[in-house]
Amino acid sequence: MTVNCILERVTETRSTNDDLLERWRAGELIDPVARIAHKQTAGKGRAGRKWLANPKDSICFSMAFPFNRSPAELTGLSLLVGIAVIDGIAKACQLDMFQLHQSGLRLKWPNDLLLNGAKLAGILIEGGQAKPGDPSWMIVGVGMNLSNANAVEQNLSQSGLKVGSLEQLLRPEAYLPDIEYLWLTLLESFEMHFKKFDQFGFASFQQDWMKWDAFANQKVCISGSGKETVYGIAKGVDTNGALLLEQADKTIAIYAGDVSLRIQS
Ligand SMILES: O=C(O)CCCC[C@@H]1SC[C@@H]2NC(=O)N[C@@H]21
Repeated sequence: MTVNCILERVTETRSTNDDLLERWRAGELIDPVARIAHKQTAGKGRAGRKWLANPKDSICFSMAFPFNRSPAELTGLSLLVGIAVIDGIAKACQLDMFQLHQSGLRLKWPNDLLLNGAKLAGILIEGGQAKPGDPSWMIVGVGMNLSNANAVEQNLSQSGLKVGSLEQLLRPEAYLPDIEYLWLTLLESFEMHFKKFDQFGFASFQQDWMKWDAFANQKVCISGSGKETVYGIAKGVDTNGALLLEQADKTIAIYAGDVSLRIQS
């Protein structure tokens, strides 16, 4: 396994994303860094939510990576991270993509990993470009449930999803990998995918993402941040990672932001 970024392991911190964000804002980031915390005391989720995680049963880490693209060209990044997490899980757990797909692993646009509809992992991406011409430093944070034993149920009440875990995914044949090995394998996958994404953009991952689409051809609604709720049939994503929503007379593209996607009831 080859991981090139700087590795930081801490026992406790408020949020691994905030730690790296502060350094980016202070202009202190020079090389890619990955930071893992045994415990986060103020872990953050998307849309201002908290990310509560039991240290025994979850893995929480962030990676800061400089992209040579402007933030506007990084719209598909959260989707790409989902693909990279699946690839990392496959390698760390020695499962192939077919087995993972059969087990019910899916991606929920724009950035959740679901296991038969329950949330296995969440992704929070922050950062940006200090000034035009600079690299875009993106802080990619991942929280993954390893086991359901002491799962923190508050996360599910906030997101409306049940808690899923890696242990459930692997049961009954396989065992959970060692956390350090899992982390390094995920980082190796991130580095590989980030480099390819930086070079070719999301278009080269579009078809791959669609294979894991949790809501393909289902009636969904999108709501969030004061915007009007929109309804339609989910038709995958475009080459920028925008969700395509088929409506009566047209297909619209929805860009990720503080929006939430739900099955229409
Ligand atoms: O599902 C979500 O809303 C995203 C959750 C992201 C949680 C991770 S845990 C590591 C990193 N540090 C944080 O404060 N949040 C992310």
